[in-house]
Amino acid sequence: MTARIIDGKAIAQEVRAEWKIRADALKARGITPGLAVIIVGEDPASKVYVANKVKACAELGLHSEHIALPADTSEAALLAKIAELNADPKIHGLLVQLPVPKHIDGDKVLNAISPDKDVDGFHPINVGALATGNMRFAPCTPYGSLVLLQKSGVSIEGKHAVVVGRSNIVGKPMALLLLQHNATVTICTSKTVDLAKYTRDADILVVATGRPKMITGDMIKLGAAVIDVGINRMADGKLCGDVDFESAKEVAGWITPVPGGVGPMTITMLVANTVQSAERSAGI
Ligand SMILES: Nc1nc2c(c(=O)[nH]1)N[C@@H](CN(C=O)c1ccc(C(=O)N[C@@H](CCC(=O)O)C(=O)O)cc1)CN2
Repeated sequence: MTARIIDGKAIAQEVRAEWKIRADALKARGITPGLAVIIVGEDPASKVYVANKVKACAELGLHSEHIALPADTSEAALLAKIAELNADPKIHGLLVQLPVPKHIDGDKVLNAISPDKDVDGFHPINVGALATGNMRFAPCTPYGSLVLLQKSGVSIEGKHAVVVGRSNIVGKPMALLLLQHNATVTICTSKTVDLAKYTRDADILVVATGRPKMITGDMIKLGAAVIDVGINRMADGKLCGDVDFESAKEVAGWITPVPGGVGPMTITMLVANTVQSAERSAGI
């Protein structure tokens, strides 16, 4: 079997077009959805992601503010900036690009963002809402992964979904989203004994471990849908995922490439969450 390649770039364009219609409808009522993105420091990858977020907003005609703060910004100054943007009516979505420098407490920062503007879905109130099935903002990477499955025609209900990785940003919310769509969900970690026993039983396998090519074809069930969330830069400068694409594509039914799979959906779902936040604030 050779897997169908899930084209994240193409699906991201399709989804953006759908959300542009909703953004245009808001603008016709005099409301322009607005996103503020704060970045602290000079991390090169983070700078690219933030620039792409601002670009995506421009593509959909959204208002955006890019706040670049120096690496030595104090925690208090960052919290003051967040408080200012929490109170700004032009801003419907607000995020701080992660990671933040070591001298800043990341949890304090995430807790300071208004849950009503938390388009990353990282605030404990929004995490709790997702866990109790009352989703307000789903974290963008797992939300994008879910939409990739849906748009690719992969059925989720009743299927065994295995998520490898338990981060707050990807693994845990991914498991909750799949559970909400009536999958039977198993969460594995790097400590799982006989990991392949679980991955080989997965109809849907989502991998977010940060370990390059750790899932190989022999660990995958024939015909499974494989979502690779990993982005690892190798010594030769090339990117690869947490799944060994070459061996996996011979066994899987569907697979996301890296780059060009989940990554483009992350920013698309951020824009979607921002438009949805603006709709909510307008009572729609
Ligand atoms: N506040 C947040 N910080 C971070 C998040 C997040 O969702 N919110 N996620 C990641 C970074 N990220 C978005 O912020 C992100 C990562 C990767 C991509 C992407 O499009 N990847 C491309 C490859 C890009 C490359 O060449 O490096 C792909 O996979 O095709 C988009 C967004 C951590 N921080």
